[in-house]
Amino acid sequence: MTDRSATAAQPAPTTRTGGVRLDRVTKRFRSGAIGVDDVSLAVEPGEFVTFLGPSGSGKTTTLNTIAGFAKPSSGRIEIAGADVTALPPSKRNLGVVFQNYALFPHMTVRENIAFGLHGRGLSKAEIGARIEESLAMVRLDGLGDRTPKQISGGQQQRVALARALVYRPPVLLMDEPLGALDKALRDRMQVEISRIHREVGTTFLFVTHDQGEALGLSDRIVLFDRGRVVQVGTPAELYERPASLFAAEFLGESNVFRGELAGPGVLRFGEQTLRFTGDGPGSGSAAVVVRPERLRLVRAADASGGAASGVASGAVESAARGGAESAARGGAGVQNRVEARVVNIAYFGAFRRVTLRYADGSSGLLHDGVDAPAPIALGDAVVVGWDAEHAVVVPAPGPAEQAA
Ligand SMILES: Nc1ncnc2c1ncn2[C@@H]1O[C@H](COP(=O)(O)OP(=O)(O)OP(=O)(O)O)[C@@H](O)[C@H]1O
Repeated sequence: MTDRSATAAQPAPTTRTGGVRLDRVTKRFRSGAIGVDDVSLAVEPGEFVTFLGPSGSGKTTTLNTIAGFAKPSSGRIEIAGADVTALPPSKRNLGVVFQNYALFPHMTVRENIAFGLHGRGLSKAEIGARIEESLAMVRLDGLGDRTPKQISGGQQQRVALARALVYRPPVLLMDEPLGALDKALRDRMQVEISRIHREVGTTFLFVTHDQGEALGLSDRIVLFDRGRVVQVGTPAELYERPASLFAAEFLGESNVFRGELAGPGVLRFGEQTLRFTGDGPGSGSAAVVVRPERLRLVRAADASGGAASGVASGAVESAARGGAESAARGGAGVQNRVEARVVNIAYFGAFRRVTLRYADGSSGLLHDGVDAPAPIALGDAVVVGWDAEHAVVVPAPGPAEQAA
């Protein structure tokens, strides 16, 4: 993931290019399938916006309607203030980078980048200057005379980026551009793409199904599900305040406590009362969502003690009485406490990833510090806790509503 904070002090680019506006765009294919379902969206000039969602959720089709590769069945698309809905791709003046970036193998890097510049009324000197500028932008100066075969996969992706940026398009569209690269290279390219975005000031629209990429790169994320936009927000907004169970479960990992709302900020989970802050559904079935790093181990209890039955009963106090109280890890003040059974522990270097089973049979996760005073073991009955401000409530149909 990129570290945007490390570069926050850098000056913003002087010019920010065109915004993009989608107004009730729907794309229905001839087969009857709906690729995009009534999507409205406003992307600010110079923004880095990521389309995120599972396979088939409509990310690429939405990008294709912006590029002009797919004609919307209804709705309107504006780029830099102009209605482009009826324009062919070539008239939209957009930069496009795909996962399969298809460089011409027999041409040099420089020729690949120059290819689309010819016939645009630019002088030879101007073309030369633009190519060198683009090569420098993607940090490939010195490699302009090589052919694609003579450079690495990551460098080829940079050439594709340079080729798209050399036009100085107001908007750059990227569809899974890092999908073909290995993890280490993807991480490095994310940092590069962030830097380039800051330097050029171009609006970037980026498609990915990789939540890490979306969180690390974007000013805002547009989350898609079944052709619809289900949430738009900054990475922190989507991660900290998911608006639905789908958003919570697609972006990051969660502990999900399903129950019934019992007044403002209160959810009944089995026999327990869980508190949360912020808005949510007023009544009915709902779920409290807590991220693994917000969950604290309040009490590690000996597995051989009575805590094991306490998990099944759902009464926190029984765990405290029955099990040997072996550790309190700063959870003394937490407002919410729930019993759990440790069903798996995986060492992740910076933390241990502890899989928990709750009284209702659902699973959850806790990140336990590697230097925690009393390590917990597989099979332990424990009590975990969290503060109300770290819990989000989302609508979650109960069994009766699901069956209906
Ligand atoms: N040319 C097409 N003809 C018919 N249906 C299509 C066509 N292209 C896409 N679809 C359908 O539209 C829906 C959205 O597809 P789309 O490719 O936009 O999803 P996506 O989120 O980009 O998925 P992925 O991450 O797998 O690329 C899917 O149900 C898909 O099957």
